[in-house]
Amino acid sequence: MLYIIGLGLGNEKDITVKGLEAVKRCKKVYMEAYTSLLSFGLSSDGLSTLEKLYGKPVILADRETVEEKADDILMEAHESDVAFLVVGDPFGATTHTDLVVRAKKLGVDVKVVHNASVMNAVGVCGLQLYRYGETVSIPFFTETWRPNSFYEKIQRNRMLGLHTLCLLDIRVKEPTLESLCRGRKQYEPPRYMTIRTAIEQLLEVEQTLGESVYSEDTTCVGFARLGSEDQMVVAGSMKQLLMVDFGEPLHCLVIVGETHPVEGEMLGFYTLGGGK
Ligand SMILES: C[S@@+](CC[C@H](N)C(=O)[O-])C[C@H]1O[C@@H](n2cnc3c(N)ncnc32)[C@H](O)[C@@H]1O
Repeated sequence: MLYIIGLGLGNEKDITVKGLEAVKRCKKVYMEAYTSLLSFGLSSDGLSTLEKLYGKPVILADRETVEEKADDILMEAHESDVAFLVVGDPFGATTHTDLVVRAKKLGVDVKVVHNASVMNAVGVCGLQLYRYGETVSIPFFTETWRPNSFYEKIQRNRMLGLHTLCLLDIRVKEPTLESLCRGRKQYEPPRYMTIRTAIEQLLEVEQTLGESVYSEDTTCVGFARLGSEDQMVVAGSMKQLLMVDFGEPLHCLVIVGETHPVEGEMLGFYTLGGGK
Protein backbone atom coordinates (compact mmCIF):
# COMPACT_ATOMS: atom_id res chain seq x y z
CA MET A 1 0.00 0.00 0.00
CA LEU A 2 1.20 3.52 -0.80
CA TYR A 3 0.08 6.03 1.82
CA ILE A 4 0.27 9.60 0.57
CA ILE A 5 0.16 11.67 3.73
CA GLY A 6 -0.31 15.43 4.11
CA LEU A 7 1.81 17.00 6.86
CA GLY A 8 -0.05 20.32 7.07
CA LEU A 9 1.66 23.68 7.00
CA GLY A 10 3.27 24.45 10.34
CA ASN A 11 5.64 21.95 11.86
CA GLU A 12 5.94 18.25 12.59
CA LYS A 13 3.00 18.42 15.03
CA ASP A 14 0.52 19.24 12.26
CA ILE A 15 0.34 15.67 10.97
CA THR A 16 -3.11 14.15 11.70
CA VAL A 17 -3.54 11.25 14.12
CA LYS A 18 -4.57 9.14 11.12
CA GLY A 19 -1.43 10.20 9.24
CA LEU A 20 0.85 9.44 12.18
CA GLU A 21 -0.68 6.00 12.65
CA ALA A 22 -0.11 5.24 8.97
CA VAL A 23 3.53 6.42 9.10
CA LYS A 24 4.14 4.19 12.11
CA ARG A 25 2.77 1.21 10.17
CA CYS A 26 4.98 1.83 7.13
CA LYS A 27 8.20 0.01 6.42
CA LYS A 28 9.71 2.91 4.47
CA VAL A 29 9.01 6.64 4.71
CA TYR A 30 9.79 9.10 1.90
CA MET A 31 9.40 12.84 2.20
CA GLU A 32 8.79 14.96 -0.86
CA ALA A 33 11.10 17.95 -0.71
CA TYR A 34 10.58 20.21 -3.69
CA THR A 35 7.05 21.64 -3.80
CA SER A 36 7.04 23.10 -0.31
CA LEU A 37 8.96 23.65 2.91
CA LEU A 38 8.09 22.88 6.51
CA SER A 39 8.45 25.91 8.74
CA PHE A 40 11.44 24.36 10.48
CA GLY A 41 13.07 23.81 7.10
CA LEU A 42 14.39 20.75 5.44
CA SER A 43 17.74 20.83 7.13
CA SER A 44 19.01 17.63 8.63
CA ASP A 45 17.68 18.98 11.94
CA GLY A 46 14.21 19.30 10.44
CA LEU A 47 14.34 15.75 9.23
CA SER A 48 15.61 14.41 12.51
CA THR A 49 12.65 16.10 14.26
CA LEU A 50 10.38 14.05 12.02
CA GLU A 51 12.46 10.93 12.55
CA LYS A 52 12.27 11.34 16.32
CA LEU A 53 8.51 11.69 16.19
CA TYR A 54 8.02 8.75 13.84
CA GLY A 55 10.70 6.55 15.39
CA LYS A 56 12.15 5.63 11.99
CA PRO A 57 14.33 7.07 9.23
CA VAL A 58 12.86 9.44 6.66
CA ILE A 59 14.26 9.40 3.13
CA LEU A 60 14.33 12.79 1.40
CA ALA A 61 12.81 12.49 -2.08
CA ASP A 62 13.85 15.37 -4.32
CA ARG A 63 12.36 16.08 -7.73
CA GLU A 64 14.80 13.67 -9.46
CA THR A 65 13.89 10.83 -7.11
CA VAL A 66 10.16 11.36 -7.52
CA GLU A 67 10.24 11.85 -11.28
CA GLU A 68 12.91 9.30 -12.22
CA LYS A 69 12.59 6.70 -9.50
CA ALA A 70 8.82 6.79 -8.87
CA ASP A 71 8.49 3.26 -10.21
CA ASP A 72 11.01 1.96 -7.64
CA ILE A 73 8.99 3.55 -4.83
CA LEU A 74 5.82 2.08 -6.32
CA MET A 75 7.33 -1.40 -6.58
CA GLU A 76 8.26 -1.18 -2.88
CA ALA A 77 4.68 -0.15 -2.14
CA HIS A 78 3.53 -3.26 -4.03
CA GLU A 79 5.34 -5.47 -1.54
CA SER A 80 4.92 -3.52 1.73
CA ASP A 81 3.46 -0.35 3.27
CA VAL A 82 5.28 2.77 2.10
CA ALA A 83 4.58 6.36 3.19
CA PHE A 84 5.07 9.34 0.92
CA LEU A 85 4.90 12.56 2.96
CA VAL A 86 3.87 15.86 1.42
CA VAL A 87 3.91 19.25 3.16
CA GLY A 88 0.39 20.72 3.12
CA ASP A 89 -2.15 18.49 1.41
CA PRO A 90 -1.08 15.85 -1.15
CA PHE A 91 -3.34 17.45 -3.74
CA GLY A 92 -2.30 21.03 -2.96
CA ALA A 93 0.38 20.55 -5.66
CA THR A 94 -0.33 19.29 -9.16
CA THR A 95 2.63 16.87 -9.20
CA HIS A 96 1.25 14.26 -6.84
CA THR A 97 -1.76 13.38 -8.97
CA ASP A 98 0.76 11.90 -11.40
CA LEU A 99 2.08 9.57 -8.68
CA VAL A 100 -1.44 8.32 -7.97
CA VAL A 101 -2.09 7.71 -11.68
CA ARG A 102 1.17 5.73 -12.00
CA ALA A 103 0.35 3.72 -8.87
CA LYS A 104 -3.11 2.84 -10.14
CA LYS A 105 -1.69 1.76 -13.53
CA LEU A 106 0.76 -0.55 -11.74
CA GLY A 107 -2.01 -1.97 -9.57
CA VAL A 108 -0.59 -0.47 -6.35
CA ASP A 109 -3.22 0.41 -3.74
CA VAL A 110 -3.17 4.02 -2.64
CA LYS A 111 -4.57 5.66 0.48
CA VAL A 112 -4.52 9.43 0.89
CA VAL A 113 -4.49 11.16 4.27
CA HIS A 114 -5.50 14.78 3.81
CA ASN A 115 -4.32 17.84 5.73
CA ALA A 116 -4.45 21.65 5.56
CA SER A 117 -3.09 23.22 2.40
CA VAL A 118 -2.05 26.72 1.40
CA MET A 119 -5.07 26.47 -0.92
CA ASN A 120 -7.45 26.73 2.04
CA ALA A 121 -5.23 28.41 4.65
CA VAL A 122 -5.41 31.68 2.67
CA GLY A 123 -9.04 31.77 3.86
CA VAL A 124 -7.68 33.31 7.09
CA CYS A 125 -7.74 36.80 5.51
CA GLY A 126 -11.52 36.67 5.11
CA LEU A 127 -11.75 36.39 1.32
CA GLN A 128 -14.20 33.57 0.62
CA LEU A 129 -12.58 30.48 -0.88
CA TYR A 130 -15.69 30.14 -3.07
CA ARG A 131 -14.86 33.41 -4.79
CA TYR A 132 -11.44 32.44 -6.24
CA GLY A 133 -10.71 31.86 -9.91
CA GLU A 134 -7.86 29.81 -11.41
CA THR A 135 -4.71 29.65 -9.25
CA VAL A 136 -1.55 30.85 -11.00
CA SER A 137 2.15 30.07 -10.49
CA ILE A 138 4.71 32.83 -10.84
CA PRO A 139 8.10 31.48 -11.98
CA PHE A 140 11.42 33.24 -11.36
CA PHE A 141 12.30 35.34 -14.43
CA THR A 142 15.76 34.92 -15.89
CA GLU A 143 17.65 37.10 -18.37
CA THR A 144 16.25 35.12 -21.25
CA TRP A 145 13.08 33.50 -19.91
CA ARG A 146 10.25 35.81 -18.79
CA PRO A 147 7.05 33.79 -19.23
CA ASN A 148 3.76 35.63 -18.74
CA SER A 149 0.99 33.08 -19.18
CA PHE A 150 -0.28 33.90 -15.68
CA TYR A 151 -1.35 37.35 -16.95
CA GLU A 152 -4.18 36.03 -19.12
CA LYS A 153 -5.44 33.83 -16.29
CA ILE A 154 -5.48 36.76 -13.87
CA GLN A 155 -7.31 38.77 -16.53
CA ARG A 156 -10.03 36.11 -16.81
CA ASN A 157 -10.41 35.94 -13.03
CA ARG A 158 -10.65 39.70 -12.70
CA MET A 159 -13.23 39.99 -15.48
CA LEU A 160 -15.41 37.69 -13.36
CA GLY A 161 -14.65 39.66 -10.17
CA LEU A 162 -12.80 36.65 -8.69
CA HIS A 163 -9.75 36.61 -6.44
CA THR A 164 -6.49 35.07 -7.73
CA LEU A 165 -4.12 33.00 -5.61
CA CYS A 166 -0.54 33.36 -6.87
CA LEU A 167 1.82 30.58 -5.79
CA LEU A 168 5.45 31.62 -5.92
CA ASP A 169 8.34 29.71 -7.39
CA ILE A 170 10.53 27.38 -5.35
CA ARG A 171 13.92 26.37 -6.78
CA VAL A 172 15.62 23.58 -4.93
CA LYS A 173 18.35 21.31 -6.23
CA GLU A 174 18.68 23.20 -9.51
CA PRO A 175 21.90 22.14 -11.25
CA THR A 176 24.24 25.04 -12.05
CA LEU A 177 24.71 25.71 -15.76
CA GLU A 178 28.47 25.23 -15.39
CA SER A 179 28.09 21.83 -13.77
CA LEU A 180 25.71 20.71 -16.53
CA CYS A 181 28.36 21.61 -19.10
CA ARG A 182 30.99 19.70 -17.13
CA GLY A 183 28.69 16.70 -16.83
CA ARG A 184 28.96 16.49 -13.04
CA LYS A 185 25.96 17.99 -11.30
CA GLN A 186 26.44 20.69 -8.69
CA TYR A 187 23.49 22.53 -7.29
CA GLU A 188 22.47 26.17 -6.82
CA PRO A 189 21.50 27.15 -3.27
CA PRO A 190 17.71 26.87 -2.75
CA ARG A 191 15.63 29.93 -3.71
CA TYR A 192 12.12 30.80 -2.61
CA MET A 193 10.33 33.69 -4.33
CA THR A 194 9.37 36.60 -2.10
CA ILE A 195 6.18 38.64 -2.37
CA ARG A 196 8.32 41.59 -3.43
CA THR A 197 9.83 39.74 -6.41
CA ALA A 198 6.39 38.41 -7.38
CA ILE A 199 4.89 41.92 -7.42
CA GLU A 200 7.86 43.34 -9.35
CA GLN A 201 7.42 40.63 -11.99
CA LEU A 202 3.63 41.10 -12.11
CA LEU A 203 4.07 44.84 -12.67
CA GLU A 204 6.72 44.25 -15.34
CA VAL A 205 4.32 42.00 -17.26
CA GLU A 206 1.50 44.55 -16.92
CA GLN A 207 3.83 47.17 -18.36
CA THR A 208 4.81 44.90 -21.27
CA LEU A 209 1.33 43.67 -22.18
CA GLY A 210 -0.51 46.82 -21.15
CA GLU A 211 -4.08 45.56 -20.88
CA SER A 212 -4.72 47.19 -17.49
CA VAL A 213 -5.51 43.91 -15.78
CA TYR A 214 -4.10 45.34 -12.52
CA SER A 215 -1.87 48.17 -11.44
CA GLU A 216 0.34 49.17 -8.54
CA ASP A 217 -2.87 50.41 -6.83
CA THR A 218 -4.61 47.01 -7.00
CA THR A 219 -5.40 45.55 -3.59
CA CYS A 220 -3.58 42.34 -2.73
CA VAL A 221 -2.94 40.23 0.33
CA GLY A 222 0.53 38.90 1.10
CA PHE A 223 0.94 35.77 3.21
CA ALA A 224 4.12 34.40 4.76
CA ARG A 225 4.64 31.15 6.66
CA LEU A 226 0.93 30.30 6.88
CA GLY A 227 0.19 27.84 9.65
CA SER A 228 3.28 28.78 11.67
CA GLU A 229 3.35 30.70 14.94
CA ASP A 230 4.89 33.71 13.17
CA GLN A 231 2.67 33.74 10.09
CA MET A 232 2.14 37.14 8.45
CA VAL A 233 -0.96 38.33 6.60
CA VAL A 234 -0.91 41.88 5.23
CA ALA A 235 -3.37 43.55 2.85
CA GLY A 236 -2.60 46.66 0.83
CA SER A 237 -1.96 47.90 -2.69
CA MET A 238 0.82 46.26 -4.70
CA LYS A 239 2.82 49.45 -4.22
CA GLN A 240 2.40 49.26 -0.42
CA LEU A 241 3.21 45.55 -0.20
CA LEU A 242 6.47 46.15 -2.08
CA MET A 243 7.63 48.01 1.05
CA VAL A 244 6.74 45.24 3.52
CA ASP A 245 9.41 42.82 4.74
CA PHE A 246 7.59 39.48 4.93
CA GLY A 247 10.66 37.67 6.25
CA GLU A 248 11.46 34.00 5.82
CA PRO A 249 9.74 31.80 3.18
CA LEU A 250 7.28 30.53 2.14
CA HIS A 251 5.29 33.42 0.65
CA CYS A 252 2.20 33.64 -1.53
CA LEU A 253 0.02 36.46 -2.80
CA VAL A 254 -3.68 36.99 -3.49
CA ILE A 255 -4.88 39.58 -6.00
CA VAL A 256 -8.20 40.70 -4.59
CA GLY A 257 -11.24 40.71 -6.89
CA GLU A 258 -14.65 42.19 -6.05
CA THR A 259 -15.39 41.91 -2.36
CA HIS A 260 -18.58 41.18 -0.46
CA PRO A 261 -19.09 43.59 2.50
CA VAL A 262 -18.17 40.88 5.03
CA GLU A 263 -15.01 40.04 3.07
CA GLY A 264 -14.13 43.75 3.06
CA GLU A 265 -14.71 44.03 6.79
CA MET A 266 -12.50 41.03 7.61
CA LEU A 267 -9.79 42.22 5.19
CA GLY A 268 -9.79 45.52 7.08
CA PHE A 269 -8.18 43.78 10.07
CA TYR A 270 -5.14 42.97 7.92
CA THR A 271 -4.97 46.19 5.92
CA LEU A 272 -1.96 48.44 6.34
CA GLY A 273 -2.98 51.47 8.35
CA GLY A 274 -6.20 49.73 9.44
CA GLY A 275 -8.01 49.94 6.07
CA LYS A 276 -10.80 52.38 5.17
C1 LIG B 1 2.86 23.70 -4.75
S1 LIG B 1 2.26 24.84 -3.63
C2 LIG B 1 1.54 24.02 -2.26
C3 LIG B 1 2.03 22.74 -1.78
C4 LIG B 1 1.44 22.06 -0.59
N1 LIG B 1 1.28 20.67 -0.96
C5 LIG B 1 0.13 22.56 0.01
O1 LIG B 1 -0.88 21.85 -0.10
O2 LIG B 1 0.09 23.63 0.63
C6 LIG B 1 3.69 25.60 -3.05
C7 LIG B 1 3.56 27.09 -3.00
O3 LIG B 1 2.50 27.45 -2.13
C8 LIG B 1 2.85 28.59 -1.34
N2 LIG B 1 2.89 28.13 0.06
C9 LIG B 1 2.98 26.86 0.49
N3 LIG B 1 2.97 26.82 1.84
C10 LIG B 1 2.88 28.11 2.26
C11 LIG B 1 2.82 28.72 3.54
N4 LIG B 1 2.87 28.00 4.64
N5 LIG B 1 2.71 30.08 3.59
C12 LIG B 1 2.67 30.82 2.46
N6 LIG B 1 2.72 30.27 1.23
C13 LIG B 1 2.82 28.95 1.12
C14 LIG B 1 4.20 29.09 -1.83
O4 LIG B 1 3.99 30.11 -2.77
C15 LIG B 1 4.78 27.81 -2.44
O5 LIG B 1 5.70 28.08 -3.44
